[in-house]
Amino acid sequence: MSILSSELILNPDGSIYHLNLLPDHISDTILTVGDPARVAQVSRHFDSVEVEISHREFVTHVGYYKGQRMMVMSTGMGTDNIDIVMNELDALVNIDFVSRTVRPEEERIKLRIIRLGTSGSLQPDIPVGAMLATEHAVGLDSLMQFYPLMETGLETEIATALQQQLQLPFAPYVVRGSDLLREQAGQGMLVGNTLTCPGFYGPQGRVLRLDLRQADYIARLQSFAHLNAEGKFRLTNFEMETAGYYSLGRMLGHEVVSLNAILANRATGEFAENPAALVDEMIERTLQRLV
Ligand SMILES: O=P(O)(O)O[C@H]1O[C@H](CO)[C@@H](O)[C@H]1O
Ligand SMILES: O=c1cc[nH]c(=O)[nH]1
Repeated sequence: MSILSSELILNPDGSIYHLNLLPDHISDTILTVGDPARVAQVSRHFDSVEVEISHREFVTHVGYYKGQRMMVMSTGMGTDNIDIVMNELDALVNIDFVSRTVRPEEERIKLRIIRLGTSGSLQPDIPVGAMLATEHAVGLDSLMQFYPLMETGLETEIATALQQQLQLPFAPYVVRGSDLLREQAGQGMLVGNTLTCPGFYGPQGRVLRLDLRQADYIARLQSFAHLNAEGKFRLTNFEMETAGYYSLGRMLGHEVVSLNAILANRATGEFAENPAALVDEMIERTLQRLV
């Protein structure tokens, strides 16, 4: 069935509505960053950059790294933006823009999406400067209230325990990312479970002028533990996109991993002296692992 022009929105040049990209622009391996300025920080390592497209917070460079076609794009902050990025990237490869129909299953493309993001550690033993690859993401945002995400038994168990122990008035969602991509792109990094928050301040337990509803919110997150057949599950770090990537990646059939440069430590109160250097280190380490 043909998808209506109010649902699959194409610009006059045939590009997709927000990302402004054409199907020909897409590479199978996609690096994503939150900050538009970080796109050039990644693509300066490419052998060549052939396409540069920019619209709102979505800046994309497409080129080659060590002979492999690759693209890097910025997403802005938050899972509401990840809803746009994942749906539009998937449409670019898995929907025929001429007939406006979904490609048959045997023709669908599985993208490899690697988030290169910054993050705050929750635990004293994960210091500023550490690099962490996310195994499970825990979504405290409401994105999955709108999609039929299938969670495993373990994921549901963890989500239920979290809701109870944190006394949350809503159910978080828990979703594991790609083990394959984590082992490749995140090789040598710490492995952790990332809390995706719908905000940088209150939802990450930061107090400037406004108090939190629960004064011991951070302490509850730090001490959350769930014993299961795989071992002990604890929460390691805060950011704002990973659970959106992992859940939409699972539903749309793409491999996704989130890599995090730890800039803040919320247990010790430290922040990185040179955040740009840490981001550079993450970019360089990751690119080397992808070829
Ligand atoms: O550095 P990025 O990739 O933007 O990631 C983190 O930094 C932003 C907040 O400062 C949020 O987007 C969070 O997820
Ligand atoms: O503490 C932090 C640091 C970076 N990004 C976040 O979302 N939180």
